[in-house]
Amino acid sequence: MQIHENIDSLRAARAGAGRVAFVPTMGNLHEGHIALMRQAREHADCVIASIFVNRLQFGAGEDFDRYPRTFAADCEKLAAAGVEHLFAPDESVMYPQPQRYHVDPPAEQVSILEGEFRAGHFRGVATVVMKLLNIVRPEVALFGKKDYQQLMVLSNMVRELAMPIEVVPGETVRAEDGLALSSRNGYLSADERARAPLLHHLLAGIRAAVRTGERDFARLQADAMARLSAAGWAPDYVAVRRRLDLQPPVQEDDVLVVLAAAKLGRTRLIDNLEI
Ligand SMILES: Nc1ncnc2c1ncn2[C@@H]1O[C@H](COP(=O)(O)OP(=O)(O)OP(=O)(O)O)[C@@H](O)[C@H]1O
Ligand SMILES: CC(C)(CO)[C@@H](O)C(=O)[O-]
Ligand code: BAL
Repeated sequence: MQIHENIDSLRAARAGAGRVAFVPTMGNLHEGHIALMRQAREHADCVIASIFVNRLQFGAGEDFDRYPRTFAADCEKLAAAGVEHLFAPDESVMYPQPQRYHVDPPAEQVSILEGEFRAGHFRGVATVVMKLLNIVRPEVALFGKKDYQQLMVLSNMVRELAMPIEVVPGETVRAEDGLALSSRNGYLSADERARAPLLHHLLAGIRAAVRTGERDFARLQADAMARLSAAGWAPDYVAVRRRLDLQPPVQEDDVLVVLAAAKLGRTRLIDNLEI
């Protein structure tokens, strides 16, 4: 695997690479990331990954400084997965001067779910992903469904701005006990890690109830929030939404997803299940 720390080097490699599939990450790689790399291989001659912990998408008081950085181990995993090129810029390459131009996702996205609790987050994500896509110029870009709203914001950005890129979603990879793999799981103490699958179990319960005809979403959401609180979590939201735009369902035949975010100790976890 070739590692490129600057844009010119990555672009020179990309020029002769044929059809490219791109998987952007923030590093600290786990099986969820590696599944995306393998899936990328099915779409292209060449897989390019990136590792960049993007300051722009972290709010004040969030975990930018302590976000896990495990570059050597990440490189071994990417090489073992057959990734050809890794773009690993530092901040002086991505942001040589304070970023003045931004991509602003629509208000109806930045005001709900993750957007409501992480002001500026999706602006930071959309801006860095636009910049990464302009640098790599892939035919295909892959994003995980674990970050469901991010996948939607970025799919819409690519479509509405007519970028010549196919966005491919990856299924969420989970631990055996149901917990969605996430770099932030590493923050959990042993006791918190043992309790963490509750988030997935509550979502699975809501999915089962809706599948058998339950339509009182407000009650399902409130029950799950109460159970999280009773188990010592601090929930931000549990929400049944339509997949189309993540707004509350209005019609009987809306296709749904249930999403949640909650803090366990200092660690904020998100998860979702398509219904
Ligand atoms: N469990 C998972 N299954 C599938 N894809 C995943 C999983 N976790 C993350 N991804 C995807 O990997 C890409 C890079 O994500 P990122 O580097 O932020 O990892 P993460 O584990 O989600 O970290 P974080 O703790 O910051 O949420 C994103 O497209 C994300 O949706
Ligand atoms: C897409 C992304 C790499 C942009 O920094 C990040 O939000 C992530 O890892 O999901
Ligand atoms: N959504 C993945 C990156 C982040 O939480 O900032």
